[in-house]
Amino acid sequence: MAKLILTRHGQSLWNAVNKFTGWVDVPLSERGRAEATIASTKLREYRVDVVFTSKLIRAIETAVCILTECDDICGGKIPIIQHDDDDPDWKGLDNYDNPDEVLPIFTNAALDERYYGNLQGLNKAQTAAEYGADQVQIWRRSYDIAPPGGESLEDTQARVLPYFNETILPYLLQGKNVMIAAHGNSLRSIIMKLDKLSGEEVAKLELGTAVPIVYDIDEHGEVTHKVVLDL
Ligand SMILES: O=C(O)[C@@H](CO)OP(=O)(O)O
Repeated sequence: MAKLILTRHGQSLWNAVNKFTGWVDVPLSERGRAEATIASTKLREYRVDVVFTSKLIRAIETAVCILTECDDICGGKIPIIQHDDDDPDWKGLDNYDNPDEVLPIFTNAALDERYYGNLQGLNKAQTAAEYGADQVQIWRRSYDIAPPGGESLEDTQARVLPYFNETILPYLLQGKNVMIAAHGNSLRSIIMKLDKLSGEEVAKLELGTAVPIVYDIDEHGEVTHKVVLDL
C-alpha cells in the first residue's frame, strides 16, 4: 500500500491580498511559510520516497519547507530538486554515486495552477462586484466554463492527468510514497479523479492552504482510504 500526500501550497502574497494568481509566480507570505511548517509537523510520522511540484515557487517553497522542517519525512535522505525534466543538458547528479541518499523533487509545469487568463492580478472581491458574485463563482469553481482568456478546470485536468497517470502513478503502483505540492485547481483535478467526483461535486470542493490530504493507494491504483489533516 502506497501513501499519496497532496498539499496545496501555503498562503501566497497574492492570496493574502485576494488577487487571482494563476500562473503569476508569487512567493509565499510569512503566514504561508508558517502554514507549511505546521503541515510538516502534521506529516512527521510519514515517509516519502519521491516528491512532485509545479514549476511555481509557492509550491516548491511549500514542498521544501515540509521536507526540511521535520526532516524525518525524508527518511534520512537529502531532498534534491531534479532539473532533467526540462533541461537535457542538466549535469546535477551525473557524478554523484549515492542516489540512494537522494529524495528526488521533480518540478513540472503540468502541475501548475489553472491559467486564470484576463483575471490574473485582479482583486477577487472587486471582480465579483463588477461581474456579479455568481458569475465569478462559475469562473472559479465550475468544471467546464473557463474564465475569460483562461483555462477551465477541464482544460487544467487535460494537462494534469496525463502527467499524473504516466509519471506519478507508476511510483504508487510500485508501493512508493509520493508527495505532490501544487495548487487549488491542479489538485482539484486530481482529487476529482481519485474521489470519482462529478462536475457538480468538484464545484463544491475547496482546498485549504497547506492542508495535507493523505490517500492510501493499492496495487491497482485504487483509493482505499483518505484522511484530510486539517486540525
Ligand atoms: O488565484 C488563484 O490562482 C486560485 C488559487 O488561489 O484562486 P481560486 O481560489 O479562485 O481558484
